[in-house]
Amino acid sequence: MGPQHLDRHQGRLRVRSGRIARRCRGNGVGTTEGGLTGIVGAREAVPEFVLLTGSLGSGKTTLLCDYLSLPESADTGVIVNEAGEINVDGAIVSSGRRDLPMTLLGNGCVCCSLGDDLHSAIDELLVVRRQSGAGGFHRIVLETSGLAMPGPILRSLMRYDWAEYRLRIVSTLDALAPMAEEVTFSIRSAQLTAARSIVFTKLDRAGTDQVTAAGCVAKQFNPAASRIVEVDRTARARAVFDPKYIETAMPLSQFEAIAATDHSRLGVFFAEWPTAVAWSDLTDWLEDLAGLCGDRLLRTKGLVAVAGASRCLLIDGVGATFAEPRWMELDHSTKRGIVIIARDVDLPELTALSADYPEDARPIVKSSKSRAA
Ligand SMILES: Nc1nc2c(ncn2[C@@H]2O[C@H](COP(=O)(O)OP(=O)(O)OP(=O)(O)O)[C@@H](O)[C@H]2O)c(=O)[nH]1
Repeated sequence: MGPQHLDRHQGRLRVRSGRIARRCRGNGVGTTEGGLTGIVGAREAVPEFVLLTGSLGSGKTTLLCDYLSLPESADTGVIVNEAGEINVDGAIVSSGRRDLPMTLLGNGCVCCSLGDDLHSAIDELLVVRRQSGAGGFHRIVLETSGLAMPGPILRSLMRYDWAEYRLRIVSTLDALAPMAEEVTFSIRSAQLTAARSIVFTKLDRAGTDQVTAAGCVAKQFNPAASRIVEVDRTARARAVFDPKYIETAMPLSQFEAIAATDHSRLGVFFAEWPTAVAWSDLTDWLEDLAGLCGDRLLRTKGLVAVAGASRCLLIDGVGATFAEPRWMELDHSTKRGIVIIARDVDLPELTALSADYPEDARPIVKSSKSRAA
């Protein structure tokens, strides 16, 4: 959706879909602080759906196989998607694991051919598991094709009836080849910025300079993600999939310290409201942001004080898809605001977006470049 889809309404920009507001209001945000759960978020003992993404050949299958070799992976279900005609990855993952609960998602790259296929694959996995009498999964891992954009997959997953699973996105990053080529830039940037954790692979073959360079790339694309840098492959697999190792706190305080990104096409911005913002103004602004940026919007994450509420809302979006906001109990010293990571967007565009909002509902938007300047 581009700027042409915005229309003027009551003196301010609005996106027609009303997508965010509908989803949130339906869950009582703005009227009550209770009962909200986000599908992106962390909670112990809740089964997980892990979306394993990362560029072609960056080590997704290897990482998954390493994990499936560990005893603690026993209650894991797997869905493998491959863009090619034959599902090589599926064959590798299932090789030597006859009892592995796994479904294959053929038909090309999952993000382009979603239809009902992904939902059917999940259904199939769950039905077979139920019939086996083995009890529920602790986690389901979807290994996407290296060409998959996470946004459409996430949107499809959010349409699925998840009673109990929470979603986590993990992206592999090849330490030997971390830089995105022009042709894969938009895919790579979407994968890395969507991730809650970025896992460095091929560290056994990478020199110190390469690891440092990969670290810079990870930070540049997604300063908010946790970085898993483990040379030992078993330790790496554990760090990725075992909840004991997974960070639960969002390090928002780090966002203020984000160094200027030197990638010419990537921007990291910070939007801060001068005071607690009305719920309707917040959702309007987020919708306007999604409408303005379209697929250039890669990641939105932050904590916002909402007028009339004692707690803060966790805002968590990948592309233009937003998880249900979750209330967070925070002390007053915790920084409030929203970090926006976008491709080919500049500060004046974002500043103009807010111009028609009343002063108390208008966020001040800064770019990490201008902050560092
Ligand atoms: N030395 C080394 N090789 C690795 C590591 N991880 C992956 N590889 C190798 O890198 C190649 C690609 O790894 P895969 O796991 O197939 O990568 P992928 O991301 O699943 O690939 P696609 O599904 O084609 O996107 C294989 O030859 C792996 O053996 C690692 O940590 N160290």
